[in-house]
Amino acid sequence: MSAPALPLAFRIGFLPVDIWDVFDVLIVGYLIYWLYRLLRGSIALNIFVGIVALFFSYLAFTALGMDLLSNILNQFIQVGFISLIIIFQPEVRRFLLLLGSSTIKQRDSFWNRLLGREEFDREKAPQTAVVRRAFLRLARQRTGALIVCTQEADPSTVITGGTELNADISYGLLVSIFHKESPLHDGAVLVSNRRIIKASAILPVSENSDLPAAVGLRHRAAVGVTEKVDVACFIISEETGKISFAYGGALERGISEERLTELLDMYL
Ligand SMILES: Nc1ncnc2c1ncn2[C@@H]1O[C@H](COP(=O)(O)OP(=O)(O)OP(=O)(O)O)[C@@H](O)[C@H]1O
Repeated sequence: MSAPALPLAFRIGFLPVDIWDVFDVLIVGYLIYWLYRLLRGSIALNIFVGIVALFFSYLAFTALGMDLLSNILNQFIQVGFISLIIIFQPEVRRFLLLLGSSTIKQRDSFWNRLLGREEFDREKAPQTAVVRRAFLRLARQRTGALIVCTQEADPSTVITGGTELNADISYGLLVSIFHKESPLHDGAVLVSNRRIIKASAILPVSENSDLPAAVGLRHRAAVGVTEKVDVACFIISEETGKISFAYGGALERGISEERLTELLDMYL
């Protein structure tokens, strides 16, 4: 069923424009803007620009009646949607991950508010304080650290190696793991629902070219793991003692103590 005919909004030269055309252009513009934000900094942006160039070349060759060229390009365009999903698999995955996790978080906070579920947070509070104290000590001492926190997601396919601990979180344990003399200090600690699952784990490193050049491997690994799976990552820089936070492929550098508390409350 076609949309009901509405009066013309205006004309551009000979082109009649109605309200549906205006919505059409606004929605497509918004989608392209989000696509650009999602792809910015990754090599997928270059591929995307290449595909757009290919599409416009096809339109131009067809309009000019250059049949052979337009037929060849048409073959590429035919496989369009499926090949786009294959090429942009990491980006599509990241997009769905962010969409899904923000929807779940919104839904959870709605139900928690509705049912007055405050106990869960109160139960979390002592551990948040313990982890916060450990992070601040590590930062003060300029001891490098990398901690991945997961609540729902199972990151075992992307986080490899390490030593299984499966221990309750404690100030002493966290500080000892990252002590420079500790055999477990190299790599990341994985925390799941406020238990230390493993230490010395290896994370996938991000290839995002948008990250500042000064960002080293520890920070890139934090960004990398959050690009692939719904986890949050805290980083303590050995060089500067600053605490940073990565989530959904984005890096927040040098967070304040207040922000640290807020993030631990949300993601620990
Ligand atoms: N893929 C990885 N997975 C887990 N840990 C890693 C990974 N890559 C590096 N690290 C950790 O980061 C340390 C090296 O950090 P590097 O100095 O390169 O990074 P950085 O981001 O500059 O951090 P800093 O500010 O602490 O120096 C390694 O010793 C190791 O413990």
